[in-house]
Amino acid sequence: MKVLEMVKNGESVFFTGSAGTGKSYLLKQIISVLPPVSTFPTASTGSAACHIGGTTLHAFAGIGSGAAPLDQCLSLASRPHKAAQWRKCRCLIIDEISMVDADYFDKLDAVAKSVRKSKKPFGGIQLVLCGDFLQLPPVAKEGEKKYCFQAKCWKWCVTRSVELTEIYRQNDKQFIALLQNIRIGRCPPAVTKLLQATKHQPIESGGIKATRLYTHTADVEATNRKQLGVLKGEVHKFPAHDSDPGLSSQLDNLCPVTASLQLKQGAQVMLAKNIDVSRGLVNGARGVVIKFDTSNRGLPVVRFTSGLEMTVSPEKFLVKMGGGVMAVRRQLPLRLAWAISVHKSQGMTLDCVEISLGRAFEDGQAYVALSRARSLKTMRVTDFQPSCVRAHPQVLDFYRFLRRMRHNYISPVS
Ligand SMILES: Nc1ncnc2c1ncn2[C@@H]1O[C@H](COP(=O)(O)OP(=O)(O)OP(=O)(O)O)[C@@H](O)[C@H]1O
Repeated sequence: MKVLEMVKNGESVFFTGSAGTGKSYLLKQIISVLPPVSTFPTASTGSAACHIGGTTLHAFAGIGSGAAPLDQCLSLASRPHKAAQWRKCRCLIIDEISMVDADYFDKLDAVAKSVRKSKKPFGGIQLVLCGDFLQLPPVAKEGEKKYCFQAKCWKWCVTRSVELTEIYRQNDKQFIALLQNIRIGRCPPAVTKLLQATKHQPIESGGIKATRLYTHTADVEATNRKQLGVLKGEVHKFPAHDSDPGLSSQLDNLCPVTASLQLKQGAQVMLAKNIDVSRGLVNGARGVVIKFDTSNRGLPVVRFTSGLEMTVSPEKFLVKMGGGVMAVRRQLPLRLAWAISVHKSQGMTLDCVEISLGRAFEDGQAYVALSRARSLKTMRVTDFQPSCVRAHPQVLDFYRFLRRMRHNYISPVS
């Protein structure tokens, strides 16, 4: 049985798979067939949530960070508008589940049971959980991080676990095999050699410079600001139009585009939304601003890696909840692309990427960074050392356990 049918049959499903196996693609299909009024698409991060037209799991749950004692979480979730939402929800979708903390997930289970007055797992809400635990982990509070599958309620809440096995992002077999090694924390000498050989590889063309992937956010902001400053020429400012200015700070958190975008001719940019998949205009597609169209509101004209030149117009970024639109930001679907953080890149496909892993500090971070590239020929790793490749032993155990439970483990699926 395919995942979509399992979901239609009301099962609570966790589906996983390597980077690029189409988890997000499948999730969007699932969302499109479920009744919008009672389906709540959420994700652990704002940009992943916006990508599926939902909100963050934290915004849905209404229990703050979840760090407060359970009693306080229960009273927060019992506020009328939050309780109404919990009661209305029949299917809760959580994307990027790898970044959801186990204790937080257990609290959500307790809150759902209490608000919905039901002893069933998650108060009877169907769960659709999606993600790869070998990618980015939850942010650790004090001490050891606890993955969502380590939550006490996980085994009661998740009735089916499915792995997607076909990789769509890359088609080079050697690169796929390399990534599969990195994913499980292995870095044999042949892998090190292949990655180190990319160090001086020319990947730039048509004025499009490589996007540098950093492990630390501060480096990203500094690099983009500095590089824009270095460009000669006039600054063109593009303010966003928000449906409700009172929600602008929430939109800043949830949308992949900023309230104010500054561009110059020569600015390195990337798309922040799928515009036209058939023409390669997808989230993460790289380009350079070649001019501003004076006959068309001064909008930027971007040349993409494919050679396509296009005037980029504002798009709507919707943040939805329970079928209703909560807020809308109208903004150019562009962001500066000299640099981006590994964290923000999770879920993206990047055309031309330079990766710095010298300061990688997280399990799965090197895998997320490297697996954004389409091929070894379109990436450059500047400072690769095998020590940056890490997979958490408990995650590896969890995946071994899933594989042993063959009856619950279906593969391949689409
Ligand atoms: N069934 C499919 N047929 C054709 N192309 C697909 C299919 N599924 C995914 N793709 C394409 O493969 C690429 C990767 O897909 P997607 O982002 O959904 O993978 P993912 O598993 O969510 O990756 P990640 O774990 O890195 O977020 C995208 O360009 C997507 O359009």
